[in-house]
Amino acid sequence: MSTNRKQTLGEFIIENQKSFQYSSGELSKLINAIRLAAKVVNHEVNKAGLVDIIGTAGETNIQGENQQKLDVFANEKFIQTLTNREIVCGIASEEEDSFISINSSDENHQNKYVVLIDPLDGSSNIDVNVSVGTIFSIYRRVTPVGTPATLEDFLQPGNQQVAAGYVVYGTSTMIVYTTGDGVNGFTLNPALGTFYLSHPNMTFPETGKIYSVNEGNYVHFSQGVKDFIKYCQMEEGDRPYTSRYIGSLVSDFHRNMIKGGIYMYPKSSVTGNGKLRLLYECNPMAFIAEQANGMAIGGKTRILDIQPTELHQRVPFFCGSRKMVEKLQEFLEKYH
Ligand SMILES: O=P(O)(O)OC[C@H]1O[C@](O)(COP(=O)(O)O)[C@@H](O)[C@@H]1O
Ligand SMILES: [Mg+2]
Ligand SMILES: [Mg+2]
Repeated sequence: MSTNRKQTLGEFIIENQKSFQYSSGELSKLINAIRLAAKVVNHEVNKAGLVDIIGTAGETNIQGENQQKLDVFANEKFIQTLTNREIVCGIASEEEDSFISINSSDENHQNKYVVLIDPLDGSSNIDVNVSVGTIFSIYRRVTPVGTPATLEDFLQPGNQQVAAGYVVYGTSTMIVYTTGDGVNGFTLNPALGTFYLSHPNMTFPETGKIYSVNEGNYVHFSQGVKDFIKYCQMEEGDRPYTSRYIGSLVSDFHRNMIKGGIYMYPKSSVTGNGKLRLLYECNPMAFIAEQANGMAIGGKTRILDIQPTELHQRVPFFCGSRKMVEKLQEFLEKYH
């Protein structure tokens, strides 16, 4: 490979398969399936507005949210691609009430993995041409191979993830993922339909000057969160920080990982435990954050140590540059 040609995602997957602790090629096939589905969804996202893919689908999901047509499209494409490739024994999705158990056509299938996905993240931004994403989390099953997957396979703490990642459909389309050996980002060359390693070994700067939170909910936040936001806004030292909030978790996280910053979706007096879902939003982003020297907490607890109890449970989420999350923790602890 000539030195200045960037490695493709396909080449990277094969090369790094060897360093993966459970390397049997299955996880590589799984990442490849996600790559394929991401390209199909990207194609549709890029022509949102031209084709009948914007607006609501007329259904609500188990969380009572109006499903957008692109939520439904992305959900179908990821489930289809993963099912057709016969590499997982179960899939859970934001857009599905319960998990889907995948029985392979070959009775002695060895499918060892379950996938949890947020097929389209940042749904409120679809119709207004603002970047959106897809989030995925992968676990080895805990129930015996060859038997149908059970809820137990999905309700594993985040520290058991074997891989996690996201796709950001923005000014360019990227896949960013980890298999527990650092974080790498790949940008799609739309002309060639190929993802290239554009961001090797991504890491959060230790601190930053960006804070991301929906300040419209400020009055409902706990005193600790309010004090931290005021701290970010104070004229002192390297502050005030800049407020940036896209309203798509993937895009806000991606920017903060590159520039340094903190994303917050706190619990509030109106939304109880906040809005973000532990299993297919917070856990995968927390795994990536930690693999990139960042930090992710739910308040007192490390996100990855939370024992899940429900498929669609929500948790408060604070994630980003280590020094900024530690500073927030100081403010939260003042009121515990
Ligand atoms: O509009 P709010 O309340 O600030 O919420 C925005 C947050 O909700 C989300 O859109 C939730 O994700 P979905 O779009 O997948 O439901 C996040 O991407 C985003 O950070
Ligand atoms: Mg989401
Ligand atoms: Mg979603």
